[in-house]
Amino acid sequence: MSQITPMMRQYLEIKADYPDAVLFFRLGDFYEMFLDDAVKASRILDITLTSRNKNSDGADVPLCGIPYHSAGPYITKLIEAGEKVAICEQVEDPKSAKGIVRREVVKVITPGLVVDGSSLSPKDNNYLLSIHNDDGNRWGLSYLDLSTGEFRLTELDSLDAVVAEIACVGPREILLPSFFRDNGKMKELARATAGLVVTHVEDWVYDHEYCRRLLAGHFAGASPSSLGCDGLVSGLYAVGAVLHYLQETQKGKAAHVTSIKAYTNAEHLLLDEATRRNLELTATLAEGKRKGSLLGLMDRTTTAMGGRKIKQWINYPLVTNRGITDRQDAVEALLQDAGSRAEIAALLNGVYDLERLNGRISLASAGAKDLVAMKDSLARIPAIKEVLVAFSSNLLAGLNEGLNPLPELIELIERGIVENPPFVLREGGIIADGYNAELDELRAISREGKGFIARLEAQEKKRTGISSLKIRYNKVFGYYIEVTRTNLDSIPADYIRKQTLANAERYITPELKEYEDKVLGAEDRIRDLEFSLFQEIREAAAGHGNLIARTADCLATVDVLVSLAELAHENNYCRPKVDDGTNLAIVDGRHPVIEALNQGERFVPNDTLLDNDENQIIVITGPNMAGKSTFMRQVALIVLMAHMGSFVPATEARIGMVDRIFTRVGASDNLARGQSTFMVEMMEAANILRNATPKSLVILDEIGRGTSTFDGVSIAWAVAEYLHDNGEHAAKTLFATHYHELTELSVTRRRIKNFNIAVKEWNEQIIFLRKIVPGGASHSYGIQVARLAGLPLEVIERAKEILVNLEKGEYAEEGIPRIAREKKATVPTSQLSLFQNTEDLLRKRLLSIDVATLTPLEALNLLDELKRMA
Ligand SMILES: Nc1ncnc2c1ncn2[C@@H]1O[C@H](COP(=O)(O)OP(=O)(O)OP(=O)(O)O)[C@@H](O)[C@H]1O
Repeated sequence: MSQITPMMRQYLEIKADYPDAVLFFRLGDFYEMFLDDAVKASRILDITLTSRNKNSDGADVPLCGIPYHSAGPYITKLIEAGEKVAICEQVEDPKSAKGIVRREVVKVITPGLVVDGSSLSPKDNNYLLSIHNDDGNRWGLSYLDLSTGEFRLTELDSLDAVVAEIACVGPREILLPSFFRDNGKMKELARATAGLVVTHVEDWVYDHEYCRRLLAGHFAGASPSSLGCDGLVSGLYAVGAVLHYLQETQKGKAAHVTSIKAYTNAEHLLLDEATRRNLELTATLAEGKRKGSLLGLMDRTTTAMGGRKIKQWINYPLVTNRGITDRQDAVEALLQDAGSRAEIAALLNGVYDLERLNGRISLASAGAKDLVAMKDSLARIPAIKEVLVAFSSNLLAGLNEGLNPLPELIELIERGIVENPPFVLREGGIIADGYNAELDELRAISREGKGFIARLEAQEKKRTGISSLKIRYNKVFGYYIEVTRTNLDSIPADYIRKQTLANAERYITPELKEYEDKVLGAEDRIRDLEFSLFQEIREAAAGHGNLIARTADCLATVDVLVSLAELAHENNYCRPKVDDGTNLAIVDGRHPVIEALNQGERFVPNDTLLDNDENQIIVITGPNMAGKSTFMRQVALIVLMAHMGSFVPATEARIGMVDRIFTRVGASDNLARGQSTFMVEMMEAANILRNATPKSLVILDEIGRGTSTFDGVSIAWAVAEYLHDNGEHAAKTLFATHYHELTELSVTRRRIKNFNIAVKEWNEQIIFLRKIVPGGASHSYGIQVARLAGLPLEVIERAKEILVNLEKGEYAEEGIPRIAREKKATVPTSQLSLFQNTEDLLRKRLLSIDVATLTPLEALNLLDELKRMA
């Protein structure tokens, strides 16, 4: 049996409670990691792995460590690698400890509960999300951004909705009940949780009474009904798990999490995961970047809070006329007043991230610089209010009311903290002179003591006649007098020798030590006093947490509204008329992102009319590259922007409220998730047919393309019919296709109309006109587009040949499939043989015809074919 040291025993005991976190074990000035933690951390942090305490059985204890005062960047690195870090401190003074110093984990930092600015992206929230489900259809879902205090909760009625909501929230870490591992739910959620840090919560936590108690405990006695969570079961469990996890990791109260907002799906325009991705709302499809997405275009906000808020507006568009109109009124007012817009933006430029400052203050992790940043930000508010007061818009007036400059807090910080405090909190230099009488006195003693030492040095030089005599200070001896060896003869008798160096001797005197005690004692006391005064000020600031949160939220909203006005101004957008009707009518609509990219081609605007009557389904045909996808996406984006309260890229728009936007666009390869392109396409289509309503907008781009032509046409046809015929699912639909057969749908289905995107043919080339016009397209021009793309000319020529063959009908002849027939093979060796051959072929072809079944159109085509053969 190996000998375990008492320290190692303590380590192992603590570690047992935090099996899934890297334990930072405080030893003096270091955090040490041992065993598996050390192996893992040394790899991630790129620090040296050593070993110690070779046990009696010879086993190594792997070990690595980092200095405690520079732990921040190391923690960030571990969190970014998806690890959790448990910080274990010495919780008693080593000097007074009997035996081994007591140690405790004081906090666990997890990817979903980060509050430190350096590991957070300013314009993105950092969410921890929690899900609960009993075997029924109710799913509880709750999420928290600990850094800002935002806490939300909903209940959903299907797995589809849960997956969509996870995609919308985009959490960093997800809490799931342990029993999900056994009941198959883990598997069902695998797609939605891929890439997230998954933390399993013990099953006993999901107990009604326990969760109610947690809720009441956190929100000071509040009941579920006073928090708007009445009647929720799974929802309450989801919230309970978050609060439980918060308690386990933070070890204290997160007082800035002052409320929880319950919401339902009916409050927002819904976008499923595929739609969100396909429409490139917050990230581009190809690279997942913000730049190039709708968010990248729309975000002109100045503050990080505004940046996060506009992302939320895109993710949760409104569906109430009132809410949308209020935002529009505010944007319009700001649009008309460029001066105020510029003034607000300039003022916001000096506002720091109040939400996150507030979070750090409440969690007692804010430094003195954070408090100064808070004060400087609040100091901007009176001027912002002065600009806002001139506006009569409801929303702006309400926001103005919500902005509180908190003068007493500004005054406290200004009086208490120096203008440019240091980062470190325990070395003094934080509290301003005049704030605290005791501190001022100690500082005077310290200053005086230092002055005394300077005077003493001069006096001793004079007394001994040693001009090189110096009074110095180090941590081991405190103050001492240093005399070089050449002057040893002049040392007075009262000097007490302390240390001998190669060239000098060091002495102390009783007088020197007396003053040293006074100075150093004062400095120690100053450090302690400053820290406790700072804590008092920080606590006072935390006491304003509610008002700061409200003010921050209002500032963020002002920032977003100014940003929307700026966007509308720069791009010449119009204010859409949003109503409870069912029509979508857009005049001269443009694709906001492609238009702004300005790739050399002027963007050609297009009109749109969709309703639940004559124009329910628009089948759009047209050559490749004509602009079908662009057109359909632009309609979806305009509708979404209108629901956000934004102005839209059009000269006029009337938007009847939409409940959901669905898209089935392009090939989204999910091979990594084990599904074929076609399978994904059909799953997305199935989701649309299940969930679309007459108030939905559906975008179908080349549905059925992932399989054989006949299967594809058949599926596309049946989908269109279903959306047309099924009153309950009769959504307004834009349907782009290369299958020209589908244009015939309009013959039998009244609410289906054909449109195409016009092109002009010129010298075997096509010119894209980008205009959508009524009627179906006659050609695909795929080969011309392939030629534009630079396919070798011989491939182009051969493709044309095959196309001609195909257009004549696909039947085999003399053992050669018609499609593969080559001109070369049919080149005659002589006129005669050609003649005979052609006659044979003509005869054969004629004999193969069943005249009785031919339609007039087929007869005409056949005649044309026979003529060509001849
Ligand atoms: N209205 C427009 N004005 C200017 N340029 C446009 C317009 N519409 C589309 N474009 C340009 O044409 C390119 C091709 O458009 P899009 O991808 O929409 O074509 P498509 O018809 O869907 O093609 P395919 O059938 O091959 O998928 C776009 O990337 C864009 O740059």
